[in-house]
Amino acid sequence: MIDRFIWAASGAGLSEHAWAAAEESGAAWVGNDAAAHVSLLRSTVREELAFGMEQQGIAPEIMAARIDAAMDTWGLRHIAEREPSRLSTGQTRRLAVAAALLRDPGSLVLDCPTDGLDAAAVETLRAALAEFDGTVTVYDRVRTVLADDADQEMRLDGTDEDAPDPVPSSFADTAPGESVLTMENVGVTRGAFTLGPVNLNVFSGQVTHLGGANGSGKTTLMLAVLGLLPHEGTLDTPVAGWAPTGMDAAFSRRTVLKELAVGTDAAHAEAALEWVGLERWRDVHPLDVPSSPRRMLAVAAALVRGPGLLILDEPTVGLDAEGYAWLTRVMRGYAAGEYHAELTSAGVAALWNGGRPAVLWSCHNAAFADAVSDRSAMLGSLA
Ligand SMILES: Nc1ncnc2c1ncn2[C@@H]1O[C@H](COP(=O)(O)OP(=O)(O)OP(=O)(O)O)[C@@H](O)[C@H]1O
Repeated sequence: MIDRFIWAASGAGLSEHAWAAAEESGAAWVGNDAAAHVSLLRSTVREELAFGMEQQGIAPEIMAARIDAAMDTWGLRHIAEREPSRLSTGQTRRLAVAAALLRDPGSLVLDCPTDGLDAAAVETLRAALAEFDGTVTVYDRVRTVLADDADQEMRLDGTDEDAPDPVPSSFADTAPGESVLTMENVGVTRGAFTLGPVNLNVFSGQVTHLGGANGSGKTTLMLAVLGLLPHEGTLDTPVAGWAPTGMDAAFSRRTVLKELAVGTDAAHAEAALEWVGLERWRDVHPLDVPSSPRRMLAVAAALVRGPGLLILDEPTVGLDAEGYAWLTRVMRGYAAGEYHAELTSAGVAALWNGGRPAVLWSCHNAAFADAVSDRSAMLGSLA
């Protein structure tokens, strides 16, 4: 059972609060960055699951039985021998939550626990929390299904206010223009994982949602489109702009404006800063910007040069309700050619001059994805 669902807008200190609450109470804690929980001291998922229990001195046969059960519950068995730092986003969170529960803690603090989880994993989490014998506190920036399971829902400042639902009403679909990205029988191999054959077109003027379960290969496919992984089959794409899910490691400059100028110039950076509405953060260090506008920066850095294809990998991670509204406006506006018009009026060149551009993005919030996308393509059904 979840005792409390506590929410706040980005920048209010939610994650700090969650961390401090866990530290004070001695609760097991899984933060919003699940990858930070991977110990890097163990070489397989199975060993990583054992790590916390080893510190507790639990007998090997009890550990083995608990790990076995956890791998089935969390869908980790097929990746049991894989390196824990080489998992998909959702697999990493499954591992982090499963490892925390295996230590059999008396209480649990979870910060944005549904980030990156697919629908099946969210249901697994709900069932695990319903069974958990102890206090559970969940923190988030927006309303998730976990709020429905909580005894009490409150804002971080203590006011009795429900978390905002970030899903807008549906947009009318835009008619497709020509194909901007074409894939025919595309196959990609990444370590032990093989993807494909994938057949997919992404059309000019449209926002195309790439769906699929955790580990189905959405990021892998995006990396192939970007030319960062080799592929088989036919893949025709313009130079694309890309915002990865794990954004912090990608920032390399001391201010937001300078970050936007990486690979381009001040004129483009100014145009993007204004179009996305990040002027307030212009001279701030990217890592000092709260999570929601920091995600906006990552998206802005992907679109700054005006590519024909904008690829956003789980761009809702880190967003608050205002950020969801912002992302909606930016994705719809970008596909409609509004940013290209902005570049034209600023007198600067765009990377792509072939008509309206396209957006390809991934997200596990099906209601939000349906509302803002023109089309959805599910990996696993694209062969
Ligand atoms: N760096 C890596 N090296 C080898 N294999 C990897 C690496 N990263 C991910 N994989 C594996 O590739 C497969 C596809 O992962 P990918 O990240 O593309 O999935 P995804 O659909 O984006 O998942 P999610 O919804 O969890 O983000 C997974 O089985 C994963 O374990």
